[in-house]
Amino acid sequence: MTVAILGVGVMGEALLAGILQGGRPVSEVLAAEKRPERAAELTERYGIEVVDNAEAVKRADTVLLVVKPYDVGPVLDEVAASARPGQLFVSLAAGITTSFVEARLPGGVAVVRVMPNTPALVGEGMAAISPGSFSGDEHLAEAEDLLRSTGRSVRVPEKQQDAVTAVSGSGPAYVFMVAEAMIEAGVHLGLTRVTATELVVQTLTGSAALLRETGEHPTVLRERVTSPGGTTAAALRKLEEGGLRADFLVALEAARDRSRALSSGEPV
Ligand SMILES: NC(=O)C1=CN([C@@H]2O[C@H](COP(=O)(O)OP(=O)(O)OC[C@H]3O[C@@H](n4cnc5c(N)ncnc54)[C@H](OP(=O)(O)O)[C@@H]3O)[C@@H](O)[C@H]2O)C=CC1
Ligand SMILES: O=C(O)[C@@H]1CCC=N1
Repeated sequence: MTVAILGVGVMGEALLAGILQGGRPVSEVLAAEKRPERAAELTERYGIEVVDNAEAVKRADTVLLVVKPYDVGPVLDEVAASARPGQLFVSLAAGITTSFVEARLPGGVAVVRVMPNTPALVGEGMAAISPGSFSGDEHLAEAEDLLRSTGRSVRVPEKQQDAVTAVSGSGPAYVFMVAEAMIEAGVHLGLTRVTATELVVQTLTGSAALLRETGEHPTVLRERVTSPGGTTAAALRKLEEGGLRADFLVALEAARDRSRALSSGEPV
């Protein structure tokens, strides 16, 4: 069974690495990339064959679409004549609906939509999967199988994908911004940047592990850190005054709205 990845940038490479790590032989994976120097880099790094989009689709049983949302339409127009009934197309592009993809491919091609995130690069990704009009359980299972070594996945109705994109698709960027802000604050308090970075990275990693391993609600874990009249309460009060929670609501609404706009082909 051959898998083709169209667009091997940040996300495509995370998937490629995960698929190979999951034990699929490199002879069963094809890549399609625009720039010859990127193609050469991928062949050197993974031993993978890089071909053009149409050939990749011709030879593949499953096609992963990992180009930018505004490139999905042109790429589908380029490959539609090479697609055939019985194939599975898995789109990972933010905002692009299964009906958008289905409308550009021959009837009988199954389409699944996935919203992944970049921790997939280290096997800690979170992906949400939705079926299109012509895909069944076997197609969702195939997508899950491909994603298995990149982290976790859940099934959601497609109408929830814009919200998923706002929460877990873009989510790593919010966490990295918190990391940046905490490191800079530590430097402001007189720590070296190296020490501040180590403190923050391990604090985030440890807190995430605590959340996962205890299964406790974040409120309970936060309360355990917050001693009456102590340092944490003083800091949290400032974050509440700054409107952190409301900011997250507004920010995630903006991400959801942007995801919706991408599906209507709104330009960058
Ligand atoms: N990055 C993220 O955190 C996430 C991204 N996504 C989705 O994944 C998709 C890819 O995003 P990301 O990896 O960040 O973007 P990148 O720009 O890193 O990757 C896109 C890749 O597609 C290549 N490409 C562009 N046009 C074509 C073409 N016609 N044929 C073949 N390859 C082409 C690009 O090459 P070149 O550089 O030469 O243009 C690039 O290597 C997007 O749709 C995004 O919404 C989803 C969830 C998370
Ligand atoms: O910013 C974006 O549009 C993509 C989708 C989710 C994360 N990155």
